[in-house]
Amino acid sequence: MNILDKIVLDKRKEVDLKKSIIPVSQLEASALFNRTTVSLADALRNSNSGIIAEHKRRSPSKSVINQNNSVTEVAVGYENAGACGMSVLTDGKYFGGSLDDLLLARASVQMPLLRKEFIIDEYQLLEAKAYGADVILLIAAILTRAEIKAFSEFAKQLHLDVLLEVHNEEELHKSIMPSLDMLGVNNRNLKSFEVSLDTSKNLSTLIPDDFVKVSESGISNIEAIRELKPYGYLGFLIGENFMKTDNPGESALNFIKSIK
Ligand SMILES: O=C(O)c1ccccc1NCC(=O)[C@H](O)[C@H](O)COP(=O)(O)O
Repeated sequence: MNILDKIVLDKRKEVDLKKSIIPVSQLEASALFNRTTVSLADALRNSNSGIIAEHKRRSPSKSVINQNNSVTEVAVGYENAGACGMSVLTDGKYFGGSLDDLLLARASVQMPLLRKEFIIDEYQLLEAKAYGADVILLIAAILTRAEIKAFSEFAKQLHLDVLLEVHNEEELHKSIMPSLDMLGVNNRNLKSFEVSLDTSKNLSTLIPDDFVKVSESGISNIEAIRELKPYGYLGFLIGENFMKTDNPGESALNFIKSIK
């Protein structure tokens, strides 16, 4: 069984349990539920750097990355660094994140926040809104076309931006639809965990211009950004490269300064 299958299996149990504990009405009644959201796609269109900086404590590919810096400190550091947006991993079992991380980030910054999660149920979109997200991630590898359509249309009703993630041509063809805002190409092969920017380069011409293109994973230097920009990428999702340092905000600042 590959890692995504394992994560999804656990996620189904987790979501079923949560649905039995916290009713939708409670999520909809939360103080953040009716706030005005901010568009990450717009922020990327208007940015020079396009950096979406991620909060990531650990991962299946790297084990522990950072257990020291608080999410608040990281969020404020990223915003001060000039990041376009922040990705907050909310999966607990595999990434050490939580919805409380999202809530804490929301309380500290104004920039668009992406709930980085393995979404398999509309309930998780309501959670995303209730805990302060502006953007949700949909992963083509774990969803049918019908699910992508239903979840992305529901996200739009909630005024959330949608980032759809693909790993290959087949996933891309299955997923293209007007209710998506951004198309993310994940450079990490989830079977071998190897990363290659060639994945972003090879898929770029197949992504229609209506979508903001985002390259995800394995971006560890400025040269990668210089290589990817000519392929039309406006967004660059970076986690480990910032989080592995003692001061993720300062690392993001130095990175972003050298792009401009
Ligand atoms: O990062 C992993 O090991 C991983 C394994 C299985 C599913 C997803 C995984 N990562 C999620 C992400 O998409 C990355 O955290 C994100 O793109 C940032 O990547 P990086 O800059 O390489 O930390």
